[in-house]
Amino acid sequence: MTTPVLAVSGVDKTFTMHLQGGQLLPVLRGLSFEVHAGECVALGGSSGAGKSSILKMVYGNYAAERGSIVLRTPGGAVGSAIDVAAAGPRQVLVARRDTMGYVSQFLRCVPRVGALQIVAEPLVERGAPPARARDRAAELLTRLAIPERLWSLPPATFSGGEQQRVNIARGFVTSLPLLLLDEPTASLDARNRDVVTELIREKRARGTALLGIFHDATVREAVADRVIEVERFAPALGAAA
Ligand SMILES: Nc1ncnc2c1ncn2[C@@H]1O[C@H](COP(=O)(O)OP(=O)(O)OP(=O)(O)O)[C@@H](O)[C@H]1O
Repeated sequence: MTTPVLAVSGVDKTFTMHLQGGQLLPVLRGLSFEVHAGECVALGGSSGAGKSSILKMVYGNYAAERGSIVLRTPGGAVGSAIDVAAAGPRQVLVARRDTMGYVSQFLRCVPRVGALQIVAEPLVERGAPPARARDRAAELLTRLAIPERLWSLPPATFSGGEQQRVNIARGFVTSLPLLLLDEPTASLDARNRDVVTELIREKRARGTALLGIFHDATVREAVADRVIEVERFAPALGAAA
């Protein structure tokens, strides 16, 4: 068996509700799973089970209170593994630059920057020639049916679906070993949903490890190799190791 790109082991997560007198909300106990190169794993389970929290912990936005979240660059040199659960902010930023991308549900970007530049930016930041980065961005925006007349405009005034497609293009423009997807097709029409399904399959075929939340059952069945039922790690079931 190959070494996983992502190995989550024995992770617990409890939120502290500071506005409710420090009340504790345990969400996950003993969360453990792996994602390998060229595999797409879906996080399943009911609303509030902790799916988004898992993506945010892997991306380093939320802290894990226990356990490890090890990321490895396939084929990388010895020492290319990082435990996000124990890493400092700088190491997390390096891991985001070199190892993992994240398509969040909503586009967050610098105001007054045009859509094409927003999509090309992650490539330019990683040293790609700007002209090549713009070509690649244009290719993705075309596939995702963003009309060329919008490319120079900031997406703040775009429709919800257009913003989501710019967000997807920005997340898919790089070729990082791990890609995290938080409901990438939530506000898309059927045609664009099919394009995103294709983009996910292409990434998988090129060896990217994907971990995502797909509420749309058709999309999930089309892209996911397996589903992790997050409720298995609910505190009440005592799944802790
Ligand atoms: N920052 C936070 N502070 C406090 N509680 C939080 C925070 N983030 C999530 N929670 C709580 O943790 C639980 C899991 O939330 P999460 O968003 O991970 O669930 P989910 O499975 O992604 O749900 P959905 O399918 O509805 O998006 C919820 O009860 C939520 O209220």
